[in-house]
Amino acid sequence: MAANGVPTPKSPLARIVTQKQQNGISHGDGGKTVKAQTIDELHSLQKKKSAPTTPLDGAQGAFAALSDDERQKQQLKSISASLASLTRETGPKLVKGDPAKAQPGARVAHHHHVEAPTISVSDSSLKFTHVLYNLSPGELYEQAIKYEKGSFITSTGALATLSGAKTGRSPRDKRVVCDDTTKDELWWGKGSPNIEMDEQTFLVNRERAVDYLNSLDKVFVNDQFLNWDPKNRIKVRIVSARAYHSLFMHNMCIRPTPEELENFGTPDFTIYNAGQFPCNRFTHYMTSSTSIDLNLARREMVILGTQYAGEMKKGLFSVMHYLMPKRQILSLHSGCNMGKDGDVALFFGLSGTGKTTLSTDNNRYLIGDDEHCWSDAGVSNIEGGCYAKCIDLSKEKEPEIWNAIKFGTVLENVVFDEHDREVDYADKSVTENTRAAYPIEFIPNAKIPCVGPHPKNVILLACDAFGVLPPVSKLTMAQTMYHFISGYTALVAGTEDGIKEPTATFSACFGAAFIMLHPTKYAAMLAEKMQKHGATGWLVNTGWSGGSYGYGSRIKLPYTRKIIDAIHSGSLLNATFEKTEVFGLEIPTEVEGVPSEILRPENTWSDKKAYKDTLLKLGGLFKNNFETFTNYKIGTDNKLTEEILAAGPQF
Ligand SMILES: Nc1ncnc2c1ncn2[C@@H]1O[C@H](COP(=O)(O)OP(=O)(O)O)[C@@H](O)[C@H]1O
Ligand SMILES: C=C(OP(=O)(O)O)C(=O)O
Ligand SMILES: [Ca+2]
Ligand SMILES: [Mn+2]
Repeated sequence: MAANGVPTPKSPLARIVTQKQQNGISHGDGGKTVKAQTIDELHSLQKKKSAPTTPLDGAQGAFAALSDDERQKQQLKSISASLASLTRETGPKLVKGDPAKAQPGARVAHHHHVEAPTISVSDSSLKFTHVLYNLSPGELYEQAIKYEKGSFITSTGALATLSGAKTGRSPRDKRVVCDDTTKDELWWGKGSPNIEMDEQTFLVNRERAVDYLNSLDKVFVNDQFLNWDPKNRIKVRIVSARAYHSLFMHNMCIRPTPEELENFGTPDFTIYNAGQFPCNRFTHYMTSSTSIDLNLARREMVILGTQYAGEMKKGLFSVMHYLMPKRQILSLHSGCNMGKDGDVALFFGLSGTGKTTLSTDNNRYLIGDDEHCWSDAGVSNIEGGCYAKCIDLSKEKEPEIWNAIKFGTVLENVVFDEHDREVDYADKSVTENTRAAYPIEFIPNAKIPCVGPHPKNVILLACDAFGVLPPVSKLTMAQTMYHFISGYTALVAGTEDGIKEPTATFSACFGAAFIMLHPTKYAAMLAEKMQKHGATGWLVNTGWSGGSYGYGSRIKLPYTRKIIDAIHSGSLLNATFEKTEVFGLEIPTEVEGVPSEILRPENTWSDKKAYKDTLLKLGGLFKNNFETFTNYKIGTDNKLTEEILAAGPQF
């Protein structure tokens, strides 16, 4: 042994001196050697045990006052119960940790595993499933890169992934269990996103998903929260087969502290994401190989046949659209931010209209980009992360989002250089719907916790590819309700093969795909809250100006930002307004930093007749769409209902 405790080889090689020591500065390692005798020992030095969490005082939670070992066992029991087969009445045998790291033969002797009672013996009851429980981003990166094709680290450190055949949501494949309760409670039929399935069929799909997951060597389990309002927090468990899905939900849901995780107990809602595995078309109600099934009574969701991760985020949003209104809390498909003086703004809008882009504003605190609750206490974000569109993303126009694409961020379906891994955000080879999912704290001025006081401004965003809606208009309460229920936007589907007609989309409450109750229920709550708290409604067109798609161009983002600034500051309230024909919208004659001529759309059209025709055409589309709602009353206020009906286009 040498003096430093490192064993000396029998015939030591002379140390190679590469450089003379100069000025007393050593360029070698100074003779210091590691405290390991073997490579394995050296490797074991690299990772130290995660710091134990602080002991909890008394009966705080389900698992408080338990030993570490007991707590681990309880956790696995709870997960095994989640994954239980309903036909065999057993949960799988589980063991914690990566199967690749398990010592051969050490499985059964492993500390933290649960044996399930073997009621019916089949091969599945003989095997262990490894649980990768709330892994960190680093651990999930390693899992993704080792085991999931299409996973790469980009030049800025994000995890590039592929979502497979589906690169967007599949609303037509969503099913909701219709039982004695939901039959009366939910919105069914024309215009509703809720397509019924029965309990039995749900169980068939659930069994299919659970059997698939249990057949794997390992599954990922995320235990997390929804809703930053502590009184209305929901515990969710996501069981999935891919590190991509686990990291996506790690970023998008609220991340528990180690203490909160120890006391997690039983989840309020569970997702079984078996997206790699299709549903069976011979199953009743299945019209494709994709199925997203929601069972509110069982508090479960099953995903088969799609790996698009946004399905989980928006599936949970649907659940919140059911649970929150029961507590007199309004759930909102909106972005939300807050000024230095505590003035809160909501940004409603369909996909691609600017919720994420405009709520991310370096002059304001970001509360959230997509899903919120408005309770008697104010607003709260449902999520712990943002999900930004990346197509044509530029550092100059959207620096905060650009900079959020770093280590930890999931980048879906983008194209990058095979060598230097620079992402080409203009490339639509995989899809136009490229996305980045990052924890909200990746935005420098995020407000943590993500809650705020009652909103002062309610901004309805529409991307009007017809180019006839004004860039900004001030709305009366009745107009706000009319446009909220209408939920209009018009995007252009194929952007490349020549000029295409814009198609109008009407989606009630700017999120018909996610609402569970009749739209008028949410509208009545919004009216009541806006009236009570004195909020002002605005309609902002982030779409075309100077003509429809193909003739005009999209309103420049810096102009839209100036308009939004004027709404936030209150200065726009003091503008001079003029009323437009057909839609009867109040438009300001001036907005600081915006050329006045663009504020009145007809000024920007060279063909005035084409403008008028297009305006009337859009008015007609609004009228047709609203017919479904004319027989409904908004809240208890008959007067408001009549006003709303009169607040639409008149011609
Ligand atoms: N004037 C504008 N206002 C808002 N967004 C714009 C504008 N012009 C172009 N865009 C682009 O439109 C997209 C809006 O998408 P996003 O904010 O993600 O919508 P949402 O969150 O509502 O789905 C972004 O890619 C943004 O860069
Ligand atoms: C993820 C979505 O949200 P948005 O496009 O509104 O950002 C979606 O609608 O699938
Ligand atoms: Ca968004
Ligand atoms: Mn959204």
